[in-house]
Amino acid sequence: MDLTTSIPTVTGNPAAASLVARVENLTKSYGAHLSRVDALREVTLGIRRGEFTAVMGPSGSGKSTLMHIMAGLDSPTAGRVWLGDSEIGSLGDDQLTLLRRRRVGFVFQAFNLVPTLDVEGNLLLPFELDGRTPSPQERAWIDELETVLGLDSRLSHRPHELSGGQQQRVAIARALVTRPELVFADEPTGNLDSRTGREVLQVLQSAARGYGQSIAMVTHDPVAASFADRVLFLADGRLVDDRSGMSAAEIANYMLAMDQAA
Ligand SMILES: Nc1ncnc2c1ncn2[C@@H]1O[C@H](COP(=O)(O)OP(=O)(O)OP(=O)(O)O)[C@@H](O)[C@H]1O
Repeated sequence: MDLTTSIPTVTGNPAAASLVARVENLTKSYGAHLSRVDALREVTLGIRRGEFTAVMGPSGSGKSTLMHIMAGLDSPTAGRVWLGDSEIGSLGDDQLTLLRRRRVGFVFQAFNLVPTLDVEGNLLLPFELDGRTPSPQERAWIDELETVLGLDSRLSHRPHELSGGQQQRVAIARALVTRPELVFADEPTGNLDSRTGREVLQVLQSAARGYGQSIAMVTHDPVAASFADRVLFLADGRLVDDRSGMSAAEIANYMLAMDQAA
């Protein structure tokens, strides 16, 4: 298996227009001198608009670091990062806050719902944080998400009154309410049993296929990654492969080969 497939650079490439986010020669190091850790080494890649992309790799390969930098939560040591046409490195703190609030959505393993708010309150939170109420079109979209995600009968319930799968569906709906350019999902099924996890992955897959929602998901789980249109493999801080249409078994075998090559 060739783990060193070269990845085409997106610089000056018309295909860059179809990318919702991209990084070029992205390097991230923590610490200095003997304690220095190179979490990412000259990574160049793009996340395609309207696709569900999984980012996989062994523990410590740099998946979370990549996601945090792409989402504007952390800064690169070197290299460039774009969300759409905006180069993140050129934004000030206030602009970065607005970018995170308006242009990206987040789904975490731990759901991260506000425990004192009911489902409806959690779904309206992104608007509240932005200091506004939803427009009629946005209200219609929230209603649609509530229906599609089966939350209609749970709107006045608080998170602790919901199952794990329901809580994650609320978190997904909350990530989608502002129609962000890109949703980042970090091990979104990590706290769920496998059946519930599959339901949640189907929701993410439908958001990409049905609504053209761009999604980037970090996962260890080959079954989770098999729901994605495309899988990016990281190893030791580098992008080592970029595949589409892989089955869970193929992904599991690939990960095994990576472990053996390490
Ligand atoms: N704040 C930090 N300070 C120092 N080292 C860090 C920090 N964050 C990450 N690292 C190191 O960077 C490397 C990549 O970490 P990262 O969390 O991105 O990997 P990962 O692929 O997401 O791992 P996992 O699958 O275990 O979550 C690891 O060696 C990690 O120890």
